[in-house]
Amino acid sequence: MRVKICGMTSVAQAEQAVAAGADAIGLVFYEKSPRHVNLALAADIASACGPFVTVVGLFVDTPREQLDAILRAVPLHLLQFHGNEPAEMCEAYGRPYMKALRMRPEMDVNGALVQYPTAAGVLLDAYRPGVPGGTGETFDWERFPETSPRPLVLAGGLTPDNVAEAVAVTRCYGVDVSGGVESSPGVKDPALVEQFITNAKRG
Ligand SMILES: O=C(O)c1ccccc1NCC(=O)[C@H](O)[C@H](O)COP(=O)(O)O
Repeated sequence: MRVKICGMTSVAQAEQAVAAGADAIGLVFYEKSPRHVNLALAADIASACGPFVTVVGLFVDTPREQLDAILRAVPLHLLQFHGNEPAEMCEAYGRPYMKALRMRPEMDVNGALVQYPTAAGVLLDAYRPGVPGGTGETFDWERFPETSPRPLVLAGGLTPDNVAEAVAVTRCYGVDVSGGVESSPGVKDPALVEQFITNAKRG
């Protein structure tokens, strides 16, 4: 089980998550998020993670020039797209990418998955109208596909208390959490981060 802790806003938070066993950390480049980081801070956090941790950048319909500038400044291993980006746009940067799909009630999940054949993985997240991510809400895990052309990551409302069950029900490749390990938006709670990683890997 791989665990990504998303929405790092300080070097100390990232170092603690890595020490607790996080496989990946997320940096949010969406300005409306309480977890948004600027380029200098993002670069410091990325370089504090060490060579064996995947540093993921999160984008929501980010203009090409802006994303290019971020890539020049911050050593990102994986790009995570949370907007309406089609596969060609996700591929255009020549980096591994993960597409987030928000689980709208009427969405044909299998039909959506095949639209991203070049994705390193696909993240299935909760759907709340007008909120591209970090909702703190779960979706019905029974909708999680049993098989997929690409590795599937589960997100949305995960916490130390529900992550083991979520892993057991979905048999996902990995889990991604933000709000469920925070004491307030953008502030990770070290004890919750550690508990989450332990429970996810045990589940
Ligand atoms: O975390 C955010 O504020 C955010 C804002 C805009 C797009 C994506 C964002 N987060 C993406 C993530 O990978 C979160 O971990 C995922 O949406 C789950 O969030 P949560 O329900 O709070 O665990």
